[in-house]
Amino acid sequence: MFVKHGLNSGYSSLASSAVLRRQQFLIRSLGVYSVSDITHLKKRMEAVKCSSGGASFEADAECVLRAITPSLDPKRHKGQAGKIAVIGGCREYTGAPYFAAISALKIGADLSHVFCTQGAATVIKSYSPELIVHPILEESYSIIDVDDEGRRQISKKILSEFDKWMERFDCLVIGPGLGRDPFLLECVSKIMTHARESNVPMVVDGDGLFLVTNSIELVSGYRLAVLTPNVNEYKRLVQKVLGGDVDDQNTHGELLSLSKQIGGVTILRKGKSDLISDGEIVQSVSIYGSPRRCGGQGDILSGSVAVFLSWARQHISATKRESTISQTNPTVLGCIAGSALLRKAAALAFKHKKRSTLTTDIIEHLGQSLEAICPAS
Ligand SMILES: NC(=O)C1=CN([C@@H]2O[C@H](COP(=O)(O)OP(=O)(O)OC[C@H]3O[C@@H](n4cnc5c(N)ncnc54)[C@H](O)[C@@H]3O)[C@@H](O)[C@H]2O)[C@@H](O)CC1
Ligand SMILES: Nc1ncnc2c1ncn2[C@@H]1O[C@H](COP(=O)(O)OP(=O)(O)OP(=O)(O)O)[C@@H](O)[C@H]1O
Ligand SMILES: [Mg+2]
Repeated sequence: MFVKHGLNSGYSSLASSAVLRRQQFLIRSLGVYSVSDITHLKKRMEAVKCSSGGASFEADAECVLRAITPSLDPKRHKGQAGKIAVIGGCREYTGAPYFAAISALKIGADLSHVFCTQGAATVIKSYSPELIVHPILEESYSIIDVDDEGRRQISKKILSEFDKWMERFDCLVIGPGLGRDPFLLECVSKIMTHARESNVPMVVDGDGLFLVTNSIELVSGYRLAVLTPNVNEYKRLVQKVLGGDVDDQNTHGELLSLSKQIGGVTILRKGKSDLISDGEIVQSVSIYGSPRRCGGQGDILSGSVAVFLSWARQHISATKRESTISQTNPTVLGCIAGSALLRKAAALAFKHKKRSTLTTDIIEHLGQSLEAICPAS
């Protein structure tokens, strides 16, 4: 099924009937909900559809992008367009945190930090002088001779180093290229707990999802958290939280249940269409992207969602929830915008590079893709 969308696009009768069938299917799959729940659900969905009309769960992503992207006002100072921190980068992975952090800057954030291990820091710095890199994390292999008390001191030091910066950030991205070392993950759990206590939003991806799947209390009930699972990460999350296998016959209902079960955390399930739910609504982004599945596209997405989520929160507080868009959960708006922009950039990169399209090519098209929707001047 191909669903047309966009501010000015109409819906063909074929698309409308398919969309209606999908809506009826969701309502059937929500058998446990009352009539008032469903009315509320429909109203929330209307809010994201913006002015394009039509009964669809396909988000009007261009409308969301236009609404939340801030203008380049000369009165604004450095930092107001967003300060993002990526927590990731270890012995194996240096590309993933770089992709997430540089994507945030390419979209328009003012500052992008990376918190990683010492070894990864030198490499990440050499990719780009634009990133602010903090070599604070430690993996077990680097503290092999340290006793329990020594490890406690190291963990305390890592936390206090991070705390010095934490409240400056508009959003954290936890997990791209983090690795799965137990000592490192224990320190990151503490960082997440502190960030949550200070109400700092977080996007959890990659190995951050491995951590969260095994310690769901880290995000459970935290409405400023976004999880961005790929196919494997989603499967593990469903098995752990819902206690069964992924049900491909009930994708929307399952995503709603999963998000509800984790206390309304927003989940962006990546795939052929990206599906987004905060436990109340389900939105999809199906804009055509690229057939290339090179590694790193999810990292672009996590960095992008962090920026758009921050902009959505600014938009909502500036408009005092008066517009339809500003009545929507900012985490959902951030996911819609991030997903749509990544897909547009991937399509442009593929047009030029075809089979040799790589993540760095997609990053180079983020600016052009946003410019086509929200011109800088
Ligand atoms: N250039 C880089 O530094 C990149 C690093 N990445 C990082 O790599 C780490 C792991 O991410 P992945 O997306 O690879 O993690 P996944 O858990 O999706 O996959 C890990 C590997 O195991 C395989 N696998 C996992 N579950 C499986 C299953 N049930 N059956 C069969 N095979 C299975 C996958 O095919 C994959 O090759 C993350 O920290 C991520 O951020 C990726 O973001 C890609 C780019
Ligand atoms: N089958 C597909 N068809 C079209 N687009 C897809 C498909 N699968 C994923 N995507 C797009 O690619 C983006 C990244 O998803 P992917 O599943 O590759 O993430 P990932 O495995 O976490 O990536 P990474 O390699 O960065 O860890 C998604 O947001 C989605 O828009
Ligand atoms: Mg990933």
